Amino acid sequence: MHVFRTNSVLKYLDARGEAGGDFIDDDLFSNLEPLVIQLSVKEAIIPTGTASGTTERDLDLSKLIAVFKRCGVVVTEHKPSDTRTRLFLFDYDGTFTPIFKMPSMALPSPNALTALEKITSDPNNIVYIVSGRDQAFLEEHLGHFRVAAWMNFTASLDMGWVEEVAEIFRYHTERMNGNHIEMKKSSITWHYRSSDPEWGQFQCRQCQDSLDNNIVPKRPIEVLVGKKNLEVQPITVNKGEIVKRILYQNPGVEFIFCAGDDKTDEDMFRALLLFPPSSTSKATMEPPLSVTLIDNTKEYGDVELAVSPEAVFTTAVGHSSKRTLASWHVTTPEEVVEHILFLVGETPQGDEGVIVSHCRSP
Ligand SMILES: O=P(O)(O)OC[C@H]1O[C@H](O[C@H]2O[C@H](CO)[C@@H](O)[C@H](O)[C@H]2O)[C@H](O)[C@@H](O)[C@@H]1O
Repeated sequence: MHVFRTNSVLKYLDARGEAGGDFIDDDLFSNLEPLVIQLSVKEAIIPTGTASGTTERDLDLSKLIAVFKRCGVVVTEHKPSDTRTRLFLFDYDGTFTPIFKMPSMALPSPNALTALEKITSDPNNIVYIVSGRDQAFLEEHLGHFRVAAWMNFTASLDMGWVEEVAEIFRYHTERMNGNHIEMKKSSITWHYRSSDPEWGQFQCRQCQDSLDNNIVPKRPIEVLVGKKNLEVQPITVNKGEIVKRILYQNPGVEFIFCAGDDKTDEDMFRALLLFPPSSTSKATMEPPLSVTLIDNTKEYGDVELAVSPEAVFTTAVGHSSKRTLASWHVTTPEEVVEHILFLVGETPQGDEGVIVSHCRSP
């Protein structure tokens, strides 16, 4: 018998690894004992700990183990020593931290830092923060973690359009209060969160029209409408292209978790629609633009991906009514962090809440 515990529900598989069933039990596992006797269980295999050590969850599991031992069942603890490579792709603002009035206030919480520290310390995890933020900000607050190396997509690109865009942004900045321009290494963002909402929205539309009519047709850039901001960036810095590049360079990953809250994150979710509906087969990937455009001195071929459809977890952060290409959803950034902590066997500090994910698609 293989036993799994999810909150108060116990699931078990039979000796051949086929589903036996599940049932609700209390903290003392009172319903387990009669079941063990009825099924004449000889051995129980229980997943405990994480690959790197024991967890608080194990203390609770000790009660479960005691029940089995009382019934004369041999207990085998199974630590996840698997060497599967996992890919984690996190957006930052609105996903890893809540949205704040000023960008400088959106700092990672202690739980978020613990989650990132744990997840990056496992050499089988490849972790990327795929963010519209500037490298300097991310480096200051997250740079000490073993996140995958910075990728500068702008080194070989023409960034001559930045001043033309800044001029249009400045025109609108001067027409209202409570707004500012954020200059970044690979993009430029105009924020109007603290402006009058209606006037801000109006200026935003005007500004977008101006960019679309005067600059977009002649430059390799795109205009992104964000949360109370307008952002302009080179086409190849698109988050979907970045995810394709990461995947193309890491075709052996067998698990993918990707979370985001904004429109730009939908490009990541789209890039991870790797399989035709109801396909169970492996996917093949052509070399993406973000690989061929950045280094066109080499020949690139297709790669076969190791990941299977059920191991791709795209997760939208926000209200459940939100339109998204993600397969899963959580409501707040805190839940994203709790999920990561749960995956590494940690309990969030200052919150005893139950973790719930909602699957959007069948
Ligand atoms: O790709 P992301 O990590 O989601 O970054 C997108 C933009 O996030 C930041 O702006 C947003 O968050 C701010 C802090 O909560 C908020 O004040 C602002 O209104 C939001 O638009 C960041 O400042 C931008 O540079 C990013 O492009």
